[in-house]
Amino acid sequence: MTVHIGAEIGDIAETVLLPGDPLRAKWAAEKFLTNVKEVNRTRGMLGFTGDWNGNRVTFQGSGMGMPSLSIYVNELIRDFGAKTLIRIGSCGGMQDHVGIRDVIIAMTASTIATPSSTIFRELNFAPTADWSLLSAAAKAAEKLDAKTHIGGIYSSDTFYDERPDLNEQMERHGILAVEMETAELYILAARYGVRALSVLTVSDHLKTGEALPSEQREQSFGDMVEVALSAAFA
Ligand SMILES: O=P(O)(O)O[C@H]1O[C@H](CO)[C@@H](O)[C@H]1O
Ligand SMILES: O=c1cc[nH]c(=O)[nH]1
Repeated sequence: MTVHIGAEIGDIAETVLLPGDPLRAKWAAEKFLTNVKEVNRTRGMLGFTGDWNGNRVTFQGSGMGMPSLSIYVNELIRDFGAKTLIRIGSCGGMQDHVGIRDVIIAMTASTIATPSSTIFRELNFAPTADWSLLSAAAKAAEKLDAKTHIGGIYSSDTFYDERPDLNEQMERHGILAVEMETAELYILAARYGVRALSVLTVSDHLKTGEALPSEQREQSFGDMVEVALSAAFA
């Protein structure tokens, strides 16, 4: 048990899937796992452990933004022994060829800053996905026939953005989508020598203004979860 996760040691699997939304953790656990046990409700940040195809998995909400994710990921790795961490999140499309509900597999994540920026000082560290997870996720997405894009994303500290000029530069440089957690997830995984990946679903589009309602962001992103589970146990 830690300050933010009420689970007993041993209640959390070595493989943890991390939606920002704790209710997406509940939905995914009910839809994909058997023998499900609720392992956390501290602060309402729900966590569930169960079995997927004979493999033990935890779905743990990580909240919105890098500071929140950093708390959960630090405790999951340092206190509960998590070894594979895959974010399953929503994101905003930034390219014309990226559509609503498309799956994004994040090779790397650009940022202005993360909670780790102070330790890197002048270094622009490049947060990078684990290759074994990335390549397995690419294969799983192909098998599922999910419309998928693999490349760089942007991890922002804001949802209500005030820098259209910056978005323009990112679009110009091929950034696929924006979300709010991946860069710090990849940095923490590198620091602790564990595997991390982000598999995302496009819920909004910055250029068209399209946006899915919150219930669909919570309960309808099944392809992304299947890709993440298949990659974790490939
Ligand atoms: O749907 P989740 O996983 O929370 O991810 C995205 O949605 C939230 C903003 O609405 C941010 O956390 C962003 O990264
Ligand atoms: O962080 C996010 C998530 C979804 N859509 C956005 O525009 N930003």
